[in-house]
Amino acid sequence: MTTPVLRVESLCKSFGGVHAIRDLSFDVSEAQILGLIGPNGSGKSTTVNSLAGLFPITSGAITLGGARIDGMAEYDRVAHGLSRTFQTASTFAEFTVREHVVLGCNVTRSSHPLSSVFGIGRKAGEEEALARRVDQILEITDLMQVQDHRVGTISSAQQRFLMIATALASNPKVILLDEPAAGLVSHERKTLSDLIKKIRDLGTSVLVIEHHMALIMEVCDRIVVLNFGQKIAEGTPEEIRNNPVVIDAYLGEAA
Ligand SMILES: Nc1ncnc2c1ncn2[C@@H]1O[C@H](COP(=O)(O)OP(=O)(O)OP(=O)(O)O)[C@@H](O)[C@H]1O
Repeated sequence: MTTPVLRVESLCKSFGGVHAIRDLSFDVSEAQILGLIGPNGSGKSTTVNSLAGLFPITSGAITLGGARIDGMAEYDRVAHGLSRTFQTASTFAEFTVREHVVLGCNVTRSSHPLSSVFGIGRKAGEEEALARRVDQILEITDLMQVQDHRVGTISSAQQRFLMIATALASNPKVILLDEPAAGLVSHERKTLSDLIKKIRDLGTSVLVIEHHMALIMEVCDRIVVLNFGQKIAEGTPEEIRNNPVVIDAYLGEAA
């Protein structure tokens, strides 16, 4: 039995009279890639936003590494080990790629947040460890060769990888990837699927929302399927691909 690092229990989220999520439960295990799929409006973004703390949940429990996080503010959840990316690239154009990743590291360190960028208030040894960590992240996200470029000048695909790099910088237990393949072409999707597997192999669990089914089926260890805010199936990619309920609600015959 694998240990759940993230546990979602009986999650409900309503917006006024709209029940966006109803009684949703699932686990993300250590070093596992879990896919969350479903038709438009089925509640995927609401689930991710509930986990990340964008708004209060209506009821249920979210546990990360054994600690309840559903009452915590967004930044506290990041400090506890839950980080995320967004559907559209949200980056700071004037920073260099390296500075951008360094800023993401600050949630887990004790020096002044801008010490690495402006060279103030450094603690012995901390900067060296930080530099090694940033190097590793730039390496696995394929951004090393543009580390000194301004974020506003890199390609849109590189900006999407930078969002993942910045989310990794806080050393999360779980990273939430919200439609990471949006706008990527075939060879960039291959780089992305390699990256997602590397993240898992380095020990961070991944929860990925994605409409690109080939990518989901290739990278995921398990998949949860939503429809009308409820879980309609959970299983391996093979089980999901052949599940008649999922084919009927979402995949169609082509999957
Ligand atoms: N802030 C909000 N206020 C009111 N209703 C909302 C809000 N956010 C989401 N909803 C509703 O909740 C339901 C689930 O939406 P959600 O965006 O989570 O679905 P989704 O699966 O992510 O869809 P998509 O694949 O199109 O991004 C929908 O009926 C949506 O209209």
